[in-house]
Amino acid sequence: MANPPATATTSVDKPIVGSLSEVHADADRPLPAHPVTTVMEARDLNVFYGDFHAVHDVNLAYGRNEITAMIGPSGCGKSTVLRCLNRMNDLVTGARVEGQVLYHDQDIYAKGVDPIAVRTHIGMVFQKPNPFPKSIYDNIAYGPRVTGMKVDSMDDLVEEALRGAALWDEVKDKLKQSAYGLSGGQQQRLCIARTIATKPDVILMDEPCSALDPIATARVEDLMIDLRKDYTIIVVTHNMQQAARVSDRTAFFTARPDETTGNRTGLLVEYDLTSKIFSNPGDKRTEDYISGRFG
Ligand SMILES: Nc1ncnc2c1ncn2[C@@H]1O[C@H](COP(=O)(O)OP(=O)(O)OP(=O)(O)O)[C@@H](O)[C@H]1O
Repeated sequence: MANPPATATTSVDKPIVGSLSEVHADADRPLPAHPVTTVMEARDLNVFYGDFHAVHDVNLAYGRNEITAMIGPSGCGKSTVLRCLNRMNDLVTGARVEGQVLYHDQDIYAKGVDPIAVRTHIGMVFQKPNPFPKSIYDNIAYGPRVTGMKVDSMDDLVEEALRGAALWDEVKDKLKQSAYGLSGGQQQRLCIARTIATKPDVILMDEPCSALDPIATARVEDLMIDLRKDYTIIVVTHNMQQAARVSDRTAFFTARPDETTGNRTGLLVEYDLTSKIFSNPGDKRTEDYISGRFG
């Protein structure tokens, strides 16, 4: 798909609170109704924690160089689905995944696939900034070192990653200082720099701004829009304005209680262009949620 370059408009200029239908990110970036190039795809994805059926039959394709937001009420399985996309659920005791997750048409759950290798292609940024207790420089250099990446100049790679995460100018004179000395927003951008240092293809973000103030949030949102040129981004967010501001497409999930057990199983209700989801959703449950009538 020949995407136009990412918009130069910064989200700082956009209202943090406003009419959702006015602020959608794809307004000036017309996209086809369906992704032309799919990078990842969940097929008949079901997830269990022990006997608990947490996510039911999710089918969802993620387009290249697009930002896809996954939204929905608490407990509908957004983070569970996100963690399936780079096999982070392998690390959760009792979690079991059924179905397929295709990455460039290869099932990442197929026999013989190395989850560590998967995570070098599909990186993740977490809710709370989690820099290592190391210098700013070593936070970035760590991933390339442990994965044995061939690097001509580590200094250049560190600079490139920090520039890519719009942090270079703020830290270039203190690269040897502890990452803990940075503000929360800077730490989150450092974590994004750390993720892009290993040159992934896809970046998963789980509520990346929920621990940040509005200014730091706006900077991370600007960064996401900028990174979209080079990466495919999949973001879980509780913040509907954020989904509307940054994402090209939105997937709305909800949770349905089981009639006998009362357990709430997550499911995908609707997936569409963000502008459509926020202005003219196809499902009443989506409309109720985005208009604040439930959730
Ligand atoms: N490690 C776990 N063990 C058991 N159940 C879990 C585990 N992680 C999540 N769950 C359950 O799975 C369901 C989906 O959780 P998940 O965190 O994916 O939802 P979510 O939509 O991301 O929620 P939130 O918006 O509150 O973060 C919930 O009922 C949750 O309690």
